[in-house]
Amino acid sequence: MHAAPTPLTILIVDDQNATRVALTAELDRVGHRVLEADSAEWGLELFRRYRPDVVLMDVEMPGHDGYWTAREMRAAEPGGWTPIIFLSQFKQDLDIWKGIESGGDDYLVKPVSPMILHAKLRAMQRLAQMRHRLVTMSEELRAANAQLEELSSVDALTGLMNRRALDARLQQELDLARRENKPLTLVLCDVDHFKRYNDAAGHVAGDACLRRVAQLLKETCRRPADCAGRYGGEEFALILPNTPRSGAMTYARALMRTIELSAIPHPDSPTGPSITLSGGITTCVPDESTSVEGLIMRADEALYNAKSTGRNRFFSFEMQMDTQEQKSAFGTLDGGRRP
Ligand SMILES: Nc1nc2c(ncn2[C@@H]2O[C@H](COP(=O)(O)OP(=O)(O)OP(=O)(O)O)[C@@H](O)[C@H]2O)c(=O)[nH]1
Repeated sequence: MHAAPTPLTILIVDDQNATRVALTAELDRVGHRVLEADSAEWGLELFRRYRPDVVLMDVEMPGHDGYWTAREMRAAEPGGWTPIIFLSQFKQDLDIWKGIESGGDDYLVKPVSPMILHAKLRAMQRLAQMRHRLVTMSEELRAANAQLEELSSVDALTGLMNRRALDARLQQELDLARRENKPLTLVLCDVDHFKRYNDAAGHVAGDACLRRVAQLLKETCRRPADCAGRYGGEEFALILPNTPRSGAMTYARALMRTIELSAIPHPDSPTGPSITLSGGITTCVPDESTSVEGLIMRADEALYNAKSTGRNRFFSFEMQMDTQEQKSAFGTLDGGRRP
């Protein structure tokens, strides 16, 4: 008889004293550590307390049976897996099926043959080791992916700059504009009623829609210094260096026109049959007190204003203009007295 390669902690749950004594003697002999329980409840308690490597479990016990205990053990180790081998007097197909269904991994018929017992323990140990390697590998993979994502500057869905890169770029442009005393514009825009889009067309179509919007935003960045990025979810940002209020408004008009002409169908928008955007614009010649956070906050407040006043429009606090001028000069654009 070969001993198991490494000593295991094995929990035996069996109300029959004779079975426990025989199994314990055999397992002790080859160096395993044995925990014994004479009832389902005590077995469950020892399982929770000591987290054994393997459980040998009687099927028939007074009170709760082995199937119940196995289900409780599985529930007590979410994400974990302790091999459970059932012990039974009978070897009916139904018994085996019930055992596996309730979370068991194998079946041994009593009286247990020592040779088969050790063989099964080794098999279970091998499985447990493989599973452990797999769990470790997938954790390492998850950590590596998170790190890659962190290091990356590209949004995986749209290919635009991601938020991290946008923040860095905005800081650079802010510093430059401050040094050169030039205006800087930040636009935050958001697809209108995008939840309804997802709900009606599904997430895959929603993703495709975001990719299309991203492409259009990229195309509107004609000047080399302009850049578009995905700020998060269905929100995009545009950084327009050396762009004064009037230029920002012209840009927003062109963007709205591009979106309108592209006529990307929206399956369930109260605004119209096609995708629309709302945007918040902020423009300033930065001084010492201007910060990236401040700019984003201001553009976000302007975006909120555009949303709450009907959507499908761009708004800028700096360009507050009366409604008349807005209507005559810029169609649906809100704000925009030329400086
Ligand atoms: N398909 C898809 N959906 C996304 C993604 N990121 C965010 N969303 C969805 O965008 C929706 C945004 O919903 P809300 O914030 O309620 O905004 P909204 O429905 O566009 O409404 P308004 O902005 O007020 O016009 C949510 O349903 C998000 O699940 C993405 O990467 N892909």
